[in-house]
Amino acid sequence: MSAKIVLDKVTRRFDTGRASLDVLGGVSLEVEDGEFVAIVGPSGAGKSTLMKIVSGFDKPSSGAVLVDGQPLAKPGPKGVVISQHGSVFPWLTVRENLMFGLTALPADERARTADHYAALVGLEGFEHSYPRELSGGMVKRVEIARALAVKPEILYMDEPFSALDALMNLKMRNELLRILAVERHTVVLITHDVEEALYLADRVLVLSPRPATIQATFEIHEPHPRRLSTPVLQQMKDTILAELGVTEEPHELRQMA
Ligand SMILES: Nc1ncnc2c1ncn2[C@@H]1O[C@H](COP(=O)(O)OP(=O)(O)OP(=O)(O)O)[C@@H](O)[C@H]1O
Repeated sequence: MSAKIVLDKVTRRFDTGRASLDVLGGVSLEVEDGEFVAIVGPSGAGKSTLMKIVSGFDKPSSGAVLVDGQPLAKPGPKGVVISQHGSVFPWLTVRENLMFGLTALPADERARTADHYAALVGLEGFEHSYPRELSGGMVKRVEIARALAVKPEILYMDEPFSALDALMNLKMRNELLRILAVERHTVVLITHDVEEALYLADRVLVLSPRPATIQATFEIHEPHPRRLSTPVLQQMKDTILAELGVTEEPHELRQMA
C-alpha cells in the first residue's frame, strides 16, 4: 500500500524583489496511514514553510505533494491544521465553536457531536462557556476538539503547544496521546522542541539548515507513556541535538535519510 502523504523532492524559493531565498532544498518523505511523524529543525530552517506546503496552503516551487496518491493542490477536506496561534472564535461558546465546521449535519447531531468532542478533551460542563472564561490550556483543548470533530484523516500540528506555559505544554502532550489512542489519525507535527518530538512521535525527521532537506531519521519504538529519561530516548535526544548543531558529534544511532 502506498503512503498516506508523499513529498517528492519538494523545493520552495521565495523571490523578494532583487533577492531570492532557497528555503526548501528538496524535501522527500513518506508518512504512513496512522503514523505520527515529527519534523524538527533549527529556527528559520523552513519548518513553517514546509507545514504550509504539506497541508496545501502553499505550493512547492518544484516537486510534488501527494495525499492518498493524489496531488494536493489546495487545503483538502482530509486534513486540519492546529497551530500555535490558535483559531477559536472568541464570540462563540465552546459548543458553538465545535459545531462550526459541522454544517453538513442536522442541528441536533451537530450539538451531540460537539458535546462528544468537548467531553473527549475534558471540557464537559464548559459547553456554554466563552473562550475568555477558559484557561489557555482549555482554549487549546477547544481547538483540538474542533479539529477532531470534523473527523480529519490528517492532523497537521505546527508548534501546537508552544504558546502554553511549560506545565500546560506537558499536560497537553499527554492529552493528545490519550485522544490519539481513542481516535487514531495520521499526524504531522512540526516543532523546534526535540523532547516534544521524542515524547509523541513514531518517527522524528531532522531538517538541515536552509535550504532544508531531511538530514536524519529516527524511528522510535518505545511504548507510551514514554519516559524521556530512558537511555534510548536520552541517547536519541543527544544525537538529534548534535544533528542540529547544538551539541557535539552525532552518535551512531543516526541513520541517514
Ligand atoms: N512568504 C515569504 N516570503 C519571503 N520569505 C519568506 C516567506 N515565508 C518565509 N520566508 C523566509 O523563509 C525562511 C524560513 O521561514 P520559516 O517560517 O519557514 O522558518 P521556521 O523554521 O518555521 O522558523 P522559526 O522556527 O523561527 O519559526 C525565513 O528566512 C523566512 O524569512
